[in-house]
Amino acid sequence: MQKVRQHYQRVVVKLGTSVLTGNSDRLNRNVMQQLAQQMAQLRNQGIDVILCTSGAIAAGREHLNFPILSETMADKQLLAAVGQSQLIQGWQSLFQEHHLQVGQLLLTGADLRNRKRYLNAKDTLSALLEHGIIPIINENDAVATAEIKVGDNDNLSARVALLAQADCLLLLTDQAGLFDADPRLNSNAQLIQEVPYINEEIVGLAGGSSSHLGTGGMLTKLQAATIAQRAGIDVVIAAGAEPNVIVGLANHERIGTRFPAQSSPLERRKQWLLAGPKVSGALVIDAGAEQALTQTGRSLLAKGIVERQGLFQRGDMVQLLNETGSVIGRGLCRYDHDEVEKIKGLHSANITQVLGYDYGKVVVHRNDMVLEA
Ligand SMILES: Nc1ncnc2c1ncn2[C@@H]1O[C@H](COP(=O)(O)OP(=O)(O)O)[C@@H](O)[C@H]1O
Ligand SMILES: N[C@@H](CCC(=O)OP(=O)(O)O)C(=O)O
Repeated sequence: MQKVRQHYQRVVVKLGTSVLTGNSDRLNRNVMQQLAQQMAQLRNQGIDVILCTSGAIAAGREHLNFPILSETMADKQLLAAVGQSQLIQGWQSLFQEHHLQVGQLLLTGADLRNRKRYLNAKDTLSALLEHGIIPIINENDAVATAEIKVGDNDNLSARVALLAQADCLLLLTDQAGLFDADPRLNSNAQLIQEVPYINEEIVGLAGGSSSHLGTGGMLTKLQAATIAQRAGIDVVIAAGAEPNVIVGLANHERIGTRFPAQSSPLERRKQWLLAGPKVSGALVIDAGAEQALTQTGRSLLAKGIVERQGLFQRGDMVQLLNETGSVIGRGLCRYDHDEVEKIKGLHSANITQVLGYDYGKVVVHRNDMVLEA
C-alpha cells in the first residue's frame, strides 16, 4: 500500500525581488496578492507560514520616484529604510484581506551569530506562530553594515528555516528552478528536477544574478539549499509566477527543483545536541517531572526542578538528573543559573512575578532535549 505523505507543518517562503517586481522596476501588487492568498490558504490548512521577503530597495526606489543616487552604502540604506515600510504596509494590507495579522522581524547576521539575540529572535518567532500571526522577515538593511550582514535573503531564509525548525524552505524566483546553465544566457538550458546532494558539479551550474535587482542569483540559492538540506529541511527552488506554486509545493506536488532533506530535522537536532554543546551545569528534577519527560515526552517546567548545580547562561547545555543522581538526559536551558535558582519549584504562572520578566513557561523544551536511551 502506498504511504500517504503528510503535508508540511512549517514552511518558510522566500520571495526574491525578481518575483515581487516581475523583473520590472516596481512591486507588482497583483503578484503579491496572489502569493498572499496562497500563504493564507496554507495557514487555513494548519501549516505555519513564515515569509522572508526581499523588495525593500526596489520599493524605496519606486516610492521616491527613482531618485538618482550614488551606489554608496548610505544611499542603499536610505532606499531600504523608505522601502521597508512600504513593503510591510503592502503585505499587511494583503494579509488583512484574509483576516491574518503580520509581525515584522528585521534581522542581521549579527542577530543570528550572537546566541542571546538568536534565542530572542527564536522566541519572538515562536510567539508569533503560536498566535497564528505571519512573521515577515527581511534583512535589516537600513542598519546592517558589511561586517554584520548576511548579505542576501537566500542565505537569510535558510538560517530562518533552521531557527524556526521549519520542515520546508521554498525559494521562489523568476526561473522555474535550477537549470544546467543560466536560462537567461542559454536558451537550451534544461531544468534539473531533483538534487539529492549539492556537490561542486552542481554549484558549477549556478551563475550570479543577471538582473540589476536580484542579489546573488542561483549561487546564493544553492548556498541556502545546502544549509537547509543538510539540516534536514526539504528545499525547493521554483518560479513564484507559477499558478498555485506555494500551495502545490506545500502539498508535495513536483514543481521546480527539489533538494530533499538529508534526514529529519529533529533527528539532526538531536545528533547535534548529543555531539555539540558542552555541558555547563545540571538540573535535578523530581519524580513527576522525570515521568513527564520520559513517559509522555513533555518539556521541563520550573515546577519539577528541585536543585540547580553549576553556573550556566541562557541557552547553555545542562544535564538532567533524577533525585537519586542518575542521568536522565541533557538539554538547552532557557534560563540562566541565577534565574533557575529563583524559579525552581515554582508554578509557571509565577515566573514573571518573581523575575519581573519571563522567557516562556518551559525551562528545557523537549525539542532541545535528548534523553538517555
Ligand atoms: N543555473 C541556473 N539556473 C537558473 N537560474 C540561474 C542559473 N544561473 C544563474 N541564474 C540566474 O539567477 C537568477 C535568479 O536570481 P536573482 O536574480 O538573485 O533572483 P531573486 O531576486 O529571485 O533572488 C535568474 O534570473 C537567472 O538569470
Ligand atoms: N534585503 C534586500 C534584498 C536582498 C536580496 O537577497 O534580494 P533577492 O536576491 O532579490 O532576494 C531588499 O529587501 O531589497
